[in-house]
Amino acid sequence: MSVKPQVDYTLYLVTERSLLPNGHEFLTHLESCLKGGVTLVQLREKNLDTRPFIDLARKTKEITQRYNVPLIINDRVDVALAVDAEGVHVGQDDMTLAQVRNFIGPNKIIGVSVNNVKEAQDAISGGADYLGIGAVWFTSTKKLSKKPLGVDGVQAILQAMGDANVQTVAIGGINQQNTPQLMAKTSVDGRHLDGIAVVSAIMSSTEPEQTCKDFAGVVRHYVNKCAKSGTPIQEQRDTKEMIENIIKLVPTIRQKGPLVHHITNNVVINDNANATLALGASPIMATHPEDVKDLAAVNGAMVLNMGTVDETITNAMVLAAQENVTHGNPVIFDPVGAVATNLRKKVSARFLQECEFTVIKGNAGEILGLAGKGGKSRGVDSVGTDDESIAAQAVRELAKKHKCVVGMTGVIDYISDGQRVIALENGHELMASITGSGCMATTVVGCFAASKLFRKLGHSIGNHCGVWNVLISDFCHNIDTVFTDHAFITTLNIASELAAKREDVQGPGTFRSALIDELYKLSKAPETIRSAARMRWLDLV
Ligand SMILES: Cc1ncc(COP(=O)(O)OP(=O)(O)O)c(N)n1
Ligand SMILES: Cc1nc(C(=O)O)sc1CCOP(=O)(O)O
Repeated sequence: MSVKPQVDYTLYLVTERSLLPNGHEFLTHLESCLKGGVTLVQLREKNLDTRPFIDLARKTKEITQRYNVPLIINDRVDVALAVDAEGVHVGQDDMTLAQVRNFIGPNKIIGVSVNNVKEAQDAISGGADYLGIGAVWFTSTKKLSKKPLGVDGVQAILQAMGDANVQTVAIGGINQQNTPQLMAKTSVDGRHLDGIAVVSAIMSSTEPEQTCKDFAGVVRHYVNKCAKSGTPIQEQRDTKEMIENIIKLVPTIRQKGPLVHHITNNVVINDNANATLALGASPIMATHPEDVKDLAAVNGAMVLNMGTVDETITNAMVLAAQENVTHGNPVIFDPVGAVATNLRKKVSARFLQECEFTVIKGNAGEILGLAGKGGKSRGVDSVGTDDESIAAQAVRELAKKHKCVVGMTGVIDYISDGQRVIALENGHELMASITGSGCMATTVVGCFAASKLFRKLGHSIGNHCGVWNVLISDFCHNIDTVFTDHAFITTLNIASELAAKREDVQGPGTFRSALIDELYKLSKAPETIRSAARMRWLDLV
């Protein structure tokens, strides 16, 4: 009798032959994936009759066996038994775990799909070998019956499992762009995903070997980090390298022209749209809740600015945050005037409770206030702190609490991912004399974040099941892209320095126009950033 195989769950390929690129043959594609580092394969066939399914499973197993990779069969115990596959994967509506175990015996692997803590606990007590937790995000591969969990939902399931002896993979909407975020945010206190299960991003890849290498590298990076330290330690990367990344990414915004959906305040709509255009992205300033769902399907990033507090708009913003999260889009939140009035305190608390943000960016009063460090706002103007260590603690604690990147703008900008804090030192005092310069910084973060997640729609807006591709940027290997996105505020700060130096700038009015011009010029000639950028890491205890 065979023994249960040791399984490496790092990169779990779930097949879907209809997604293969033109000219790619399934078994050849599969072999490339195995060469690239797929560690587990699930044959998932929804429309194949039993005999051809068994034939295909046999051919698949011949290849997986050569690479010493276990083969799991989706749903069909009979097919698994016929080819002596290493295991079976079942969902909540399939044969029960106990029934499957009865049929295939103790030495085969059984995986179970789970979408909440109760399903996870039942699967664990029923003796599942691994859990497929999902869907993390919206996916066009399968019609989902339940709302996607988001990264926080996955993390909640992992945390509730304690030290249960079961392996876990996440599934649904996972691509190279969002894998770092998924792995980093779910690796907490020693608990982490053991791997990711991926369908379309691998099956539709024209370079499957390289794609799999990239995926596996990122997952291993986080699993190893988490194993060593409980929660992965993020290094202070060389600032020169970060500046070079900014320079490289600036032109990609114009090349890709991603949609950046803003729901922003009445005062800054026009300036925010123009700053978006100056960088080469495409602004849409829609506020109606009915627009929100359709836009989330095509959006590169969502910028939410709570400056104009109004119940309908607040509801639209909460919905927009949630919809964009289910599509895996970055959501940037600017809590304008968050602690200025009781109403704003209530509204900002609602946002933080109901939404999952990628980035929160505010001025000192807002961030200190949200972090409970006594920040105040006079109207929407900031009353901040001159104490760098207080500023740094505030961004770091808020980022840790909300599992996102937090930035505080001011004379010096402070940014944290919950561990590291970096200070950006560029900028000009005239920024404080025009309205909405902080909101413009939020827009800039949105444009950079969006440039790495650009969707080409195969069907019209509104067709959620439309065929779309995520064009993965050169930066997908950059494991802490979300953090460095925020450092892109430097671009706006440098634009402000260049604008203030111009002879035609006489004061705030001319400065405002010049700022947009200089942002536009930087987007065309980003090398200027190299000598101008000033940033430094803070060493905190
Ligand atoms: C690894 C992994 N996780 C989840 C699923 C989904 O399985 P199921 O709920 O049975 O849905 P179908 O795959 O049958 O559509 C999976 N297949 N693999
Ligand atoms: C097969 C499957 N099961 C899911 C679940 O939520 O249980 S999501 C899903 C499809 C995942 O495809 P892709 O990687 O292309 O998003």
